[in-house]
Amino acid sequence: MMRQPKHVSDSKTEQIQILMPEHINGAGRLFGGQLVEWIDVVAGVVARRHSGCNITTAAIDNLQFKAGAYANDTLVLIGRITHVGRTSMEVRVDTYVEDLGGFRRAVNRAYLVMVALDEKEQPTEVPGLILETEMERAEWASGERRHELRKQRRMEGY
Ligand SMILES: CCCCCCCCCCCCCCCC(=O)SCCNC(=O)CCNC(=O)[C@H](O)C(C)(C)COP(=O)(O)OP(=O)(O)OC[C@H]1O[C@@H](n2cnc3c(N)ncnc32)[C@H](O)[C@@H]1OP(=O)(O)O
Repeated sequence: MMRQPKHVSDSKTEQIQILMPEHINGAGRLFGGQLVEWIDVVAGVVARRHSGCNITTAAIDNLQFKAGAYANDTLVLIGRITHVGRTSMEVRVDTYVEDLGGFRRAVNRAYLVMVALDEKEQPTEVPGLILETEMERAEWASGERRHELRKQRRMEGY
């Protein structure tokens, strides 16, 4: 059954963390594994909101640590859906450190592929995506290329 398409804004998700001592690694910076866990949760919520289904992470396609974050920083994670296939959704998660003046410094960008699952845990069709802005259309076009590239890589056993 064809499902009603949704807007990018319908599933946009924001998570805030204040960095505590338990999030910091031996070098005094935010532990990357902790950040990946938060990123995965944000992407999971975006995918659940878009699909209305349980989801699983199929791939973390790209993960770039751009700058460090430190104890007591305010961390802002923003997840947006960028592309949908038949059963998969690509989610981009941007992470920033927000200073006391509200300025946000980018510390990480990640793209994840989430797959919607039916009650038998099998991949199931997801709603289409309504693109409204130039940025959303540009992300979709690059997402389309990445989707094809991933398929190609899987066929090659990469
Ligand atoms: C103090 C703190 C300490 C912290 C310490 C560190 C912690 C650091 C935490 C890190 C956190 C990490 C993130 C964990 C994330 C989970 O924990 S989620 C649980 C783990 N993930 C799983 O179990 C998924 C396992 N995989 C599967 O179940 C199946 O491969 C899948 C994903 C359901 C796909 O099933 P399939 O039979 O391949 O189905 P198929 O119809 O061929 O493909 C379905 C769709 O998936 C896409 N797809 C399939 N495989 C792939 C792939 N490899 N790539 C991209 N797309 C794919 C296909 O293109 C297709 O898309 P559409 O063309 O339909 O749009």
